[in-house]
Amino acid sequence: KEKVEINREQRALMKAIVDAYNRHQIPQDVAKKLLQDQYSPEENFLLLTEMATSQVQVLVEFTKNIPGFLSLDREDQIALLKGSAVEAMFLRSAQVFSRKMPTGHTDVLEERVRKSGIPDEFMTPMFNFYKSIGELHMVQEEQAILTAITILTPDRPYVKDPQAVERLQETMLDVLRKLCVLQHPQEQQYFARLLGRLTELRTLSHYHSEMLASWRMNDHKFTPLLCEIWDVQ
Ligand SMILES: O=C(c1ccccc1)c1ccc(-c2nc3ccccc3n2[C@H](C(=O)NC2CCCCC2)C2CCCCC2)cc1
Repeated sequence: KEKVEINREQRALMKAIVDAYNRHQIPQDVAKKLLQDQYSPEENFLLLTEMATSQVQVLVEFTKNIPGFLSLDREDQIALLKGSAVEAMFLRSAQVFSRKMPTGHTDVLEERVRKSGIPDEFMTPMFNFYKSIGELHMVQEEQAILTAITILTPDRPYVKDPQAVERLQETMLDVLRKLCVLQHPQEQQYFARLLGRLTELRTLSHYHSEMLASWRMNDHKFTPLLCEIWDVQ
């Protein structure tokens, strides 16, 4: 059995990413809001666009703190952010949903999300994803590094130098692999299961563009930032 250890450089990298991940939290807690009150579909859509808009701003700040990201080609930096924003939103939503809450709160939260006005055909894949993330019981280091790995996906549209992105992503993947072995020694395949969630996440974000199309017919307003990121309007 190989002795797995995180070297000093990897520990520094992990600290930088976790600090950035914790520093750039969503300003107000959407779960608390949803647990407090039942909203109309219009109010929920507004809440969603507000949360998603502030999450994109938070994502940009977090991404700037990923070591090496700012040395990538600037247009590639934009392409990576644009290509990962929806996935990062669902990953963060899954983490919000899977957070330890007092008994019964998760059921109420699930009910509120199910009744929020989002078309039904989208609910099953979305909650399957949320529950599969919850079952992993990720520690915050794993959540932060998994988000960084999602952002540093080399095969996003319009990336000119995928090799440079791949080098950064591989550094993160190596740290995550070691972390998984150290945090979940009993589960041999934990790291593989974690990466499998990223495949599920990409599928979910494909639904998302179709979701937007259906929403567009109902002529909902998006913020300028979301128009940019979500390719709408
Ligand atoms: O399908 C979605 C979508 C989004 C945009 C276009 C098309 C589809 C789409 C996207 C997120 C969620 C979603 N799943 C959640 C799980 C738990 C708690 C809240 C959740 N939300 C939404 C939310 O605010 N998410 C935040 C979380 C922090 C990071 C930014 C996002 C609310 C918004 C109020 C109404 C009910 C859901 C649910 C659905």
